[in-house]
Amino acid sequence: MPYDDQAPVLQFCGVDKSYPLGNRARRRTVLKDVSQDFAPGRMYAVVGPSGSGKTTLLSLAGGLDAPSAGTVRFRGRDLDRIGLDTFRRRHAATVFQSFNLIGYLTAARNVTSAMEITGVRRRGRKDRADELLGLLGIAAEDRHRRIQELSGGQQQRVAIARALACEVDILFADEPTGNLDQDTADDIVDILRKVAHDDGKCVVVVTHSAKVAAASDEVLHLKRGRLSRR
Ligand SMILES: Nc1ncnc2c1ncn2[C@@H]1O[C@H](COP(=O)(O)OP(=O)(O)OP(=O)(O)O)[C@@H](O)[C@H]1O
Repeated sequence: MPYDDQAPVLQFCGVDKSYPLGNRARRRTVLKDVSQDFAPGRMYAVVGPSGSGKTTLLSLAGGLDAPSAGTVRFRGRDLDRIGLDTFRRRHAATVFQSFNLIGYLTAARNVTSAMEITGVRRRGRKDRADELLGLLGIAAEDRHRRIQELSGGQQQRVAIARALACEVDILFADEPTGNLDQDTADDIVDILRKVAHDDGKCVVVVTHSAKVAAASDEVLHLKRGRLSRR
């Protein structure tokens, strides 16, 4: 079945997620009957108390795990049918709180290696990495320094450049401003908004920050496994 360009870029349809409790047959239900459409060109914030299932939701949306019931769809196709690996490689990128960069490689090399892994842009990878890092405010002299020599804010910018280099439709970010000072956090939020509004990507951010939520186009609240727009 081909992708349906009219369908939401991402869609949760009656999704439940439960985890086994210890070695018993009982399970803990974390998400209950979650249904939500996500559109391109918009930034969504997922908020809720600790343990409410935000990261779980992100891992299902990003194809890192599968629902216990219901479906997650990309442009009308069930992720299960697309294959979680294929979905992750071609359509979605996640920026983790820990950045998940390779510390001993340079900023530029982290970006080009993502392009190699996902198979995008056989030509001009170095130029594209340079361009993206420049757009994200990494100075020319810092682009060839190792990640471990860069500040937390710089690393977060490189992590976003790395995700954008994969040329995917959806960008997920788990607490993207969690470890940053307020000015740097504000810059990162501006960048994510631009990625949604100027580049037309669907951006989904898990956050505890009221400021990040206020900067988003839509705020989704998770409470006891239920998602609401309130
Ligand atoms: N792999 C797993 N196996 C078992 N239980 C899990 C697993 N992942 C998450 N959980 C449980 O699911 C619940 C929701 O966890 P999750 O990390 O999604 O919450 P969260 O809202 O992101 O929390 P926080 O804001 O503290 O990061 C928690 O009770 C957690 O213990």
